Amino acid sequence: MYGGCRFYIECFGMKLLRKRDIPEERYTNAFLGYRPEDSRFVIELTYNYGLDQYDIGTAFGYFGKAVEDVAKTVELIKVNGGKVTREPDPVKGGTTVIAFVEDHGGYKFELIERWPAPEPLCQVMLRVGDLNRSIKFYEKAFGMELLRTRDNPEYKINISLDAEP
Ligand SMILES: C[C@@H](O)C(=O)SC[C@H](NC(=O)CC[C@H](N)C(=O)O)C(=O)NCC(=O)O
Ligand SMILES: [Zn+2]
Repeated sequence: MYGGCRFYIECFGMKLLRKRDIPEERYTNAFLGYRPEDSRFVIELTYNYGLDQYDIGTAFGYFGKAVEDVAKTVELIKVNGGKVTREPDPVKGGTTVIAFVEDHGGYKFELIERWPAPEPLCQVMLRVGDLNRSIKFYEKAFGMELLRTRDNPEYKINISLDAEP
């Protein structure tokens, strides 16, 4: 468990906010973030006793993490045993410098060079089969607002961004 936490602490500058061990249910979880979880997005890592491998699947895209210097963070990731799957460079079709990295469990993070960032852990990318149906769901069920869409026909993608109003 601590190995997983160490990556987030050393590479992303997060704090271990709390850990809870539930032996009768055979799991431990750890909450990591930048500020108390009652006001900010946190990552909840769950360790199920004896399980050290998971299939993340292809629908989960990645977490977006705003950083001041993508290249510097990539070096930290390499030093701390993380994996870099796409070196720092402007995003294809755009100008924002991004990189893609993975933690030890294979969870993917897009490092986005955007600073200052009041909420460094800033977005999550989910692949969906029906964009309009999903936009409607997040608007109606979660009260989110469609901020913008980005159509990249040359890359055959359409991205939409929702957020709390
Ligand atoms: C807008 C910015 O936050 C982005 O993240 S776009 C990044 C871009 N995304 C895609 O290409 C999505 C489609 C892809 N087939 C998928 O399912 O992930 C991306 O990953 N660009 C690659 C690059 O090297 O720039
Ligand atoms: Zn993205």
